[in-house]
Amino acid sequence: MSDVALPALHDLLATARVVALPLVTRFRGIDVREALVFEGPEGWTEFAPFAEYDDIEAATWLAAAIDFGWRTPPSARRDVIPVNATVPAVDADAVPAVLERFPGCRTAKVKVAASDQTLEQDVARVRAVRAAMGPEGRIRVDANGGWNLDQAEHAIHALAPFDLEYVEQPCPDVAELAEIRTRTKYMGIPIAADESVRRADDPLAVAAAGAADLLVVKAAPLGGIRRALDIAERAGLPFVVSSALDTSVGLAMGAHLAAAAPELDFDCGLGTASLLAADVTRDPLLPRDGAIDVRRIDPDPALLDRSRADEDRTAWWLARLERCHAILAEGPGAPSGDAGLADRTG
Ligand SMILES: O=C(O)CCC(=O)c1ccccc1C(=O)O
Ligand SMILES: [Mg+2]
Repeated sequence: MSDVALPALHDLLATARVVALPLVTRFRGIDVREALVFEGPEGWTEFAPFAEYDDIEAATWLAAAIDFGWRTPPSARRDVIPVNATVPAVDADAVPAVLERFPGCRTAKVKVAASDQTLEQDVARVRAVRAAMGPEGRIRVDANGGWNLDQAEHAIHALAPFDLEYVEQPCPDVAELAEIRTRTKYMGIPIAADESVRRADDPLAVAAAGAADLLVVKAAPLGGIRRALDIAERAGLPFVVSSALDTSVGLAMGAHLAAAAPELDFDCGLGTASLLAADVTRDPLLPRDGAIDVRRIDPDPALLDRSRADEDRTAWWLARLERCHAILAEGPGAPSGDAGLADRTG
């Protein structure tokens, strides 16, 4: 943590609430999104690293949550943020119903390379998205590192006719990204790095290796808004701001990151409240006219009660919070996390 003393654990626990929010459609292998929200002097904030992430990786998400709750965000350069529709790995015939949840979005990000699906299913899904959005729509795909080099080359060829804005994390590691970028350069489709930024020991390595044309930048896994902006600036690449399937409290952190970015060249992956069947506020950060607002969210006590996680899961999250707090209390020099992609579901 930089520039603000670590709050005491009891200050975090005083307002901590654990929620379990059902998803509209299965996404990255889960049907329910769990999150811990708590209130700092600046407002409500969120700690929601995915369940399988280890404590070292999760501690960085806690640093981000504390930063957002305890420090005023950097000044906003805009008050609405254009967002993309996020299309999970659904069957092609389910695509129109997904896109309807993202009114006014001119860009769609389509999940591909899911481990239980074929390239034919990916092609059919992207074709359905192109048909729904028309020729002016922008389509990017996200493989979450699900392809090896040859699969990636084959898949990018198969998807190129649908006119891709970029391909996000086609392969798991930096060397493969560099190689696939070289192999597909003649097609003119940019390669974006996501897991190679947010789950790497060195988030700048992918840029230093010239392995990506742009970066996906997320506030929570990178340790907060300022750290994410700093990484993006030092990488010197264009970037897309995205989220991690957060509640509206967590999406507000992403919206404040996007608001502070000097340049916003791409529609942001911050429309994901539309994938939740429940949220913690009656006025969620849902896309309207293709954009979300830049504002903080105060959860509604009745909705926190309604989505309350069960006793076991609540105890699990509170214990995780305590362990991650202890890691931050040790300060910098704590051992760093796994460099690789522990799992490829992102
Ligand atoms: O960028 C978006 O459209 C939504 C966010 C998203 O895709 C995502 C959400 C949770 C975990 C991983 C990812 C990802 O970008 O890989
Ligand atoms: Mg991604």
